[in-house]
Amino acid sequence: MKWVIGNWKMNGLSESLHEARSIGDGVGGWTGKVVSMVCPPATLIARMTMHCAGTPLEFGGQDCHAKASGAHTGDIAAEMLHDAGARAVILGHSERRTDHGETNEEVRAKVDAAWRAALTPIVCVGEVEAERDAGRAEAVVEEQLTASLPDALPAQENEDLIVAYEPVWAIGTGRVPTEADIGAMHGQIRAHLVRRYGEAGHRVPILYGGSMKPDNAKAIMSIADVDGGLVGGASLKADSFLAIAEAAAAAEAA
Ligand SMILES: O=C(CO)COP(=O)(O)O
Repeated sequence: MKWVIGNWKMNGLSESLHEARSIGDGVGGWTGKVVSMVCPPATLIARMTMHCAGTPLEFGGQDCHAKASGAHTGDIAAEMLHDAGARAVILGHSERRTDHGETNEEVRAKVDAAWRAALTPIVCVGEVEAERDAGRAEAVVEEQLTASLPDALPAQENEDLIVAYEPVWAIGTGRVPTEADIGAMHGQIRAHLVRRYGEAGHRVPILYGGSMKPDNAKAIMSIADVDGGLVGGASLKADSFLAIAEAAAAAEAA
Protein backbone atom coordinates (compact mmCIF):
# COMPACT_ATOMS: atom_id res chain seq x y z
CA MET A 1 0.00 0.00 0.00
CA LYS A 2 1.21 3.49 -0.83
CA TRP A 3 0.11 6.68 0.89
CA VAL A 4 -0.37 10.08 -0.71
CA ILE A 5 -1.02 12.67 1.97
CA GLY A 6 -1.48 16.30 1.00
CA ASN A 7 -0.38 18.87 3.57
CA TRP A 8 -2.23 22.01 2.56
CA LYS A 9 -0.49 24.08 5.26
CA MET A 10 -2.13 27.55 5.63
CA ASN A 11 -3.91 27.41 2.28
CA GLY A 12 -7.58 26.91 1.54
CA LEU A 13 -10.92 28.75 1.69
CA SER A 14 -14.48 27.73 0.85
CA GLU A 15 -13.60 27.84 -2.82
CA SER A 16 -11.17 24.92 -2.24
CA LEU A 17 -14.03 22.52 -1.48
CA HIS A 18 -14.49 21.74 -5.16
CA GLU A 19 -10.75 21.00 -5.50
CA ALA A 20 -11.00 18.46 -2.69
CA ARG A 21 -14.08 16.93 -4.32
CA SER A 22 -12.19 16.60 -7.62
CA ILE A 23 -9.40 14.80 -5.76
CA GLY A 24 -11.93 12.54 -4.04
CA ASP A 25 -13.67 11.74 -7.32
CA GLY A 26 -10.34 10.99 -9.00
CA VAL A 27 -8.67 8.66 -6.50
CA GLY A 28 -11.31 5.92 -6.53
CA GLY A 29 -9.54 3.91 -9.23
CA TRP A 30 -6.54 3.27 -7.00
CA THR A 31 -8.42 2.00 -3.94
CA GLY A 32 -6.54 -0.95 -2.49
CA LYS A 33 -3.23 0.34 -3.84
CA VAL A 34 -3.16 3.93 -2.57
CA VAL A 35 -4.58 5.64 0.52
CA SER A 36 -5.27 9.27 -0.37
CA MET A 37 -5.64 11.96 2.27
CA VAL A 38 -5.78 15.73 2.45
CA CYS A 39 -4.81 17.64 5.60
CA PRO A 40 -6.47 21.02 5.07
CA PRO A 41 -6.57 23.90 7.56
CA ALA A 42 -8.70 22.87 10.56
CA THR A 43 -11.45 25.28 9.44
CA LEU A 44 -12.12 23.09 6.40
CA ILE A 45 -11.95 19.55 7.80
CA ALA A 46 -15.63 19.15 8.65
CA ARG A 47 -16.85 20.82 5.47
CA MET A 48 -14.51 18.82 3.25
CA THR A 49 -15.53 15.61 4.98
CA MET A 50 -19.15 16.36 4.09
CA HIS A 51 -18.37 17.70 0.63
CA CYS A 52 -16.37 14.56 -0.26
CA ALA A 53 -18.74 12.02 1.30
CA GLY A 54 -18.96 8.89 -0.83
CA THR A 55 -15.39 9.27 -2.14
CA PRO A 56 -12.42 7.37 -0.67
CA LEU A 57 -10.55 10.58 0.17
CA GLU A 58 -9.62 10.80 3.86
CA PHE A 59 -8.82 13.85 5.97
CA GLY A 60 -6.32 14.80 8.62
CA GLY A 61 -5.28 17.72 10.79
CA GLN A 62 -1.95 19.56 10.73
CA ASP A 63 -1.34 19.77 14.48
CA CYS A 64 -3.12 19.20 17.78
CA HIS A 65 -2.77 20.13 21.44
CA ALA A 66 -1.66 17.44 23.86
CA LYS A 67 -4.67 17.96 26.16
CA ALA A 68 -8.27 16.95 25.40
CA SER A 69 -9.83 20.28 26.45
CA GLY A 70 -9.24 23.30 28.64
CA ALA A 71 -7.98 26.88 28.76
CA HIS A 72 -5.75 26.87 25.66
CA THR A 73 -6.91 29.73 23.47
CA GLY A 74 -6.41 29.08 19.79
CA ASP A 75 -5.45 25.42 20.17
CA ILE A 76 -7.30 22.40 18.82
CA ALA A 77 -7.57 19.06 20.60
CA ALA A 78 -7.06 15.74 18.82
CA GLU A 79 -10.61 14.85 19.88
CA MET A 80 -11.90 17.92 18.01
CA LEU A 81 -10.10 16.90 14.83
CA HIS A 82 -11.59 13.43 15.13
CA ASP A 83 -15.02 14.92 15.75
CA ALA A 84 -14.63 17.03 12.59
CA GLY A 85 -13.95 13.93 10.48
CA ALA A 86 -10.15 13.57 10.60
CA ARG A 87 -8.56 10.12 10.88
CA ALA A 88 -4.96 11.33 11.19
CA VAL A 89 -2.91 14.32 12.30
CA ILE A 90 0.47 15.63 11.16
CA LEU A 91 2.74 16.22 14.17
CA GLY A 92 6.15 17.86 14.53
CA HIS A 93 6.27 19.31 11.02
CA SER A 94 9.43 21.37 10.63
CA GLU A 95 7.32 24.51 10.20
CA ARG A 96 5.76 23.86 13.63
CA ARG A 97 9.17 23.12 15.11
CA THR A 98 10.53 26.40 13.65
CA ASP A 99 7.53 28.77 13.88
CA HIS A 100 6.29 27.55 17.27
CA GLY A 101 9.45 26.15 18.84
CA GLU A 102 7.92 22.69 19.16
CA THR A 103 10.23 20.24 20.88
CA ASN A 104 10.54 16.49 20.45
CA GLU A 105 9.01 16.06 23.91
CA GLU A 106 5.94 18.09 22.93
CA VAL A 107 5.59 16.07 19.74
CA ARG A 108 5.71 12.88 21.78
CA ALA A 109 2.91 14.12 24.06
CA LYS A 110 0.87 14.97 20.96
CA VAL A 111 1.37 11.44 19.62
CA ASP A 112 -0.22 10.13 22.81
CA ALA A 113 -3.06 12.64 22.35
CA ALA A 114 -3.64 11.43 18.79
CA TRP A 115 -3.86 7.83 19.97
CA ARG A 116 -6.20 8.84 22.79
CA ALA A 117 -8.50 10.35 20.13
CA ALA A 118 -8.21 7.40 17.70
CA LEU A 119 -6.20 9.43 15.18
CA THR A 120 -3.12 8.15 13.35
CA PRO A 121 -0.16 10.41 14.15
CA ILE A 122 2.02 11.34 11.16
CA VAL A 123 5.31 12.23 12.86
CA CYS A 124 7.71 14.39 10.82
CA VAL A 125 11.49 14.29 11.16
CA GLY A 126 14.27 15.72 9.02
CA GLU A 127 17.55 17.60 9.08
CA VAL A 128 18.27 21.20 8.05
CA GLU A 129 20.82 21.83 5.32
CA ALA A 130 23.70 22.74 7.67
CA GLU A 131 23.23 19.44 9.50
CA ARG A 132 23.39 17.47 6.25
CA ASP A 133 26.45 19.42 5.11
CA ALA A 134 28.11 18.61 8.44
CA GLY A 135 27.41 14.90 7.94
CA ARG A 136 24.96 14.91 10.86
CA ALA A 137 21.68 14.16 9.03
CA GLU A 138 21.44 10.56 10.27
CA ALA A 139 22.27 11.52 13.85
CA VAL A 140 19.70 14.35 13.86
CA VAL A 141 16.92 12.11 12.54
CA GLU A 142 17.85 9.37 15.02
CA GLU A 143 17.63 11.86 17.86
CA GLN A 144 14.25 13.17 16.67
CA LEU A 145 12.85 9.64 16.37
CA THR A 146 14.14 8.62 19.78
CA ALA A 147 12.60 11.61 21.54
CA SER A 148 9.46 12.23 19.43
CA LEU A 149 8.11 8.68 19.38
CA PRO A 150 6.63 6.91 22.40
CA ASP A 151 8.32 3.67 23.48
CA ALA A 152 5.40 1.41 22.64
CA LEU A 153 2.75 1.30 19.96
CA PRO A 154 -0.88 0.98 21.10
CA ALA A 155 -2.24 -2.56 20.93
CA GLN A 156 -4.35 -2.31 17.81
CA GLU A 157 -4.18 -3.81 14.39
CA ASN A 158 -4.45 -1.02 11.85
CA GLU A 159 -2.05 1.82 11.06
CA ASP A 160 -1.25 3.31 14.41
CA LEU A 161 1.72 5.40 13.34
CA ILE A 162 3.13 6.99 10.20
CA VAL A 163 6.59 8.54 10.02
CA ALA A 164 7.46 11.19 7.43
CA TYR A 165 11.06 11.98 6.51
CA GLU A 166 11.14 15.59 5.34
CA PRO A 167 14.61 17.08 4.84
CA VAL A 168 13.93 20.72 5.71
CA TRP A 169 16.08 22.04 2.85
CA ALA A 170 13.92 20.14 0.34
CA ILE A 171 10.61 21.65 1.48
CA GLY A 172 9.23 24.11 -1.06
CA THR A 173 12.62 24.51 -2.75
CA GLY A 174 12.38 22.18 -5.74
CA ARG A 175 15.49 20.42 -4.42
CA VAL A 176 15.33 16.71 -3.62
CA PRO A 177 17.95 14.39 -2.07
CA THR A 178 19.48 11.72 -4.30
CA GLU A 179 17.61 8.44 -4.43
CA ALA A 180 20.55 6.87 -2.60
CA ASP A 181 20.27 9.41 0.22
CA ILE A 182 16.50 8.93 0.51
CA GLY A 183 16.97 5.15 0.53
CA ALA A 184 19.69 5.32 3.18
CA MET A 185 17.58 7.52 5.49
CA HIS A 186 14.43 5.45 5.06
CA GLY A 187 16.43 2.30 5.75
CA GLN A 188 17.77 3.87 8.93
CA ILE A 189 14.26 4.92 10.01
CA ARG A 190 12.95 1.39 9.35
CA ALA A 191 15.78 -0.09 11.42
CA HIS A 192 14.94 2.31 14.25
CA LEU A 193 11.25 1.35 14.16
CA VAL A 194 12.01 -2.38 14.17
CA ARG A 195 14.52 -2.02 16.99
CA ARG A 196 11.95 -0.05 18.95
CA TYR A 197 8.71 -1.86 18.15
CA GLY A 198 9.80 -5.30 16.96
CA GLU A 199 7.80 -6.89 14.14
CA ALA A 200 5.22 -4.05 14.24
CA GLY A 201 7.98 -1.67 13.14
CA HIS A 202 7.81 -3.24 9.68
CA ARG A 203 4.18 -2.15 9.34
CA VAL A 204 4.73 1.55 10.01
CA PRO A 205 4.48 3.48 6.71
CA ILE A 206 7.47 5.78 6.13
CA LEU A 207 6.65 8.68 3.80
CA TYR A 208 9.03 11.00 2.00
CA GLY A 209 8.24 14.74 1.90
CA GLY A 210 9.97 17.69 0.25
CA SER A 211 9.35 18.92 -3.31
CA MET A 212 7.55 15.75 -4.37
CA LYS A 213 5.94 16.42 -7.77
CA PRO A 214 4.21 14.37 -10.47
CA ASP A 215 7.50 13.98 -12.35
CA ASN A 216 9.59 12.60 -9.46
CA ALA A 217 6.91 10.79 -7.44
CA LYS A 218 7.13 7.36 -9.08
CA ALA A 219 10.92 7.19 -8.80
CA ILE A 220 10.89 8.28 -5.15
CA MET A 221 8.04 5.94 -4.21
CA SER A 222 9.85 3.01 -5.85
CA ILE A 223 12.77 3.31 -3.40
CA ALA A 224 12.85 0.58 -0.74
CA ASP A 225 11.07 1.61 2.48
CA VAL A 226 9.40 4.62 0.86
CA ASP A 227 5.72 3.93 1.44
CA GLY A 228 4.39 7.15 -0.03
CA GLY A 229 4.63 10.90 0.05
CA LEU A 230 3.71 13.82 2.28
CA VAL A 231 3.11 16.43 -0.37
CA GLY A 232 2.88 20.19 0.10
CA GLY A 233 2.55 22.52 -2.89
CA ALA A 234 1.74 19.81 -5.45
CA SER A 235 -1.22 18.57 -3.38
CA LEU A 236 -3.20 21.80 -3.63
CA LYS A 237 -4.51 21.20 -7.15
CA ALA A 238 -6.48 18.12 -8.13
CA ASP A 239 -4.54 17.50 -11.34
CA SER A 240 -1.14 17.32 -9.66
CA PHE A 241 -2.47 15.44 -6.59
CA LEU A 242 -4.04 12.86 -8.90
CA ALA A 243 -0.88 12.59 -11.01
CA ILE A 244 1.06 11.79 -7.83
CA ALA A 245 -1.57 9.27 -6.73
CA GLU A 246 -1.31 7.63 -10.16
CA ALA A 247 2.47 7.49 -9.77
CA ALA A 248 1.99 5.92 -6.33
CA ALA A 249 -0.28 3.25 -7.82
CA ALA A 250 2.33 2.54 -10.52
CA ALA A 251 5.09 2.27 -7.91
CA GLU A 252 2.92 -0.07 -5.82
CA ALA A 253 2.16 -2.28 -8.83
CA ALA A 254 5.82 -2.50 -9.94
O1 LIG B 1 6.38 20.20 3.90
C1 LIG B 1 5.96 19.43 3.04
C2 LIG B 1 4.86 18.50 3.32
O2 LIG B 1 4.59 18.42 4.68
C3 LIG B 1 6.52 19.42 1.67
O3 LIG B 1 6.19 20.61 1.05
P1 LIG B 1 6.46 20.76 -0.54
O4 LIG B 1 5.92 19.52 -1.20
O5 LIG B 1 5.75 22.00 -0.93
O6 LIG B 1 7.97 20.84 -0.70
